[in-house]
Amino acid sequence: MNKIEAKNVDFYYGNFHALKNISINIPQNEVVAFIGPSGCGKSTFLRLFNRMNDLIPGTRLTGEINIDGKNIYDKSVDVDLLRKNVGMVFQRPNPFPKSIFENVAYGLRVNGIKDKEFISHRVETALKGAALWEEVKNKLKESAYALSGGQQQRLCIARAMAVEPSVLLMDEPASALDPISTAKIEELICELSNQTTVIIVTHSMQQAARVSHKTAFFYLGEMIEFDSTKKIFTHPDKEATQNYITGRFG
Ligand SMILES: Nc1ncnc2c1ncn2[C@@H]1O[C@H](COP(=O)(O)OP(=O)(O)OP(=O)(O)O)[C@@H](O)[C@H]1O
Repeated sequence: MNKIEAKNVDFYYGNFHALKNISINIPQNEVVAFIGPSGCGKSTFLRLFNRMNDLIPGTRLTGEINIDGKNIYDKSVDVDLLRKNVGMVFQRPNPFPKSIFENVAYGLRVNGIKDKEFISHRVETALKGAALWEEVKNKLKESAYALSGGQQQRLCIARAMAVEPSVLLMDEPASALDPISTAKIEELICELSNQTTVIIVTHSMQQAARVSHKTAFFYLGEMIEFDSTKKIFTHPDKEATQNYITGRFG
């Protein structure tokens, strides 16, 4: 079953045509990587799935994006609910100026949940899921800022996962991290796909190859090719993809 279906999507920043006629079907519980040279539209496309680009004035979208068969740009859609269902992790860890516990509990509280036991249990589960529990279980009341960059990013993943989104968008989530933290995040991404559909933008082809089931290659606002990660990295159909993965440009 397709979790996400984009149909003939065009996107504009003012007069600039940033995404050109993109259609893609993303199956449930798969990890999909978006790769391509800088400025080709990967992040722009990613941000359409939780309507983050709505916040940028002068932008325009045509086409359709369906999640669970419903057009998320339909007038009837509650954008707050959409963002609860479609979580996001950014390039730089961005914990709130709160304790470790409160960072993870935040989304639950915003959703009106008050049951302390429920919240504690969910925070623990999310921190375990983000492979951070053992490192923080004795200092949950300490500031999130006291954590290392890699721990902060895993905290942000726990924060996103605490409200049990069915889609998780990750925009270069490991680009600011050291190799050990990166390896932990990659391991996590593979595990997350048991519970959620993950889309990850990455500049690292090795990372795309390690974590994703499918890969989409973007170039100059177009999606050139979308296929199983193995095929994209071994015998892609398009010459542009071949040139990119062999390092001839980008
Ligand atoms: N807020 C904005 N206003 C105007 N143009 C923008 C805006 N954000 C992105 N763009 C333009 O849209 C194009 C696609 O940008 P986008 O950030 O989606 O590319 P990307 O492939 O994710 O790049 P990178 O790999 O460098 O992050 C670029 O030409 C960029 O300059």
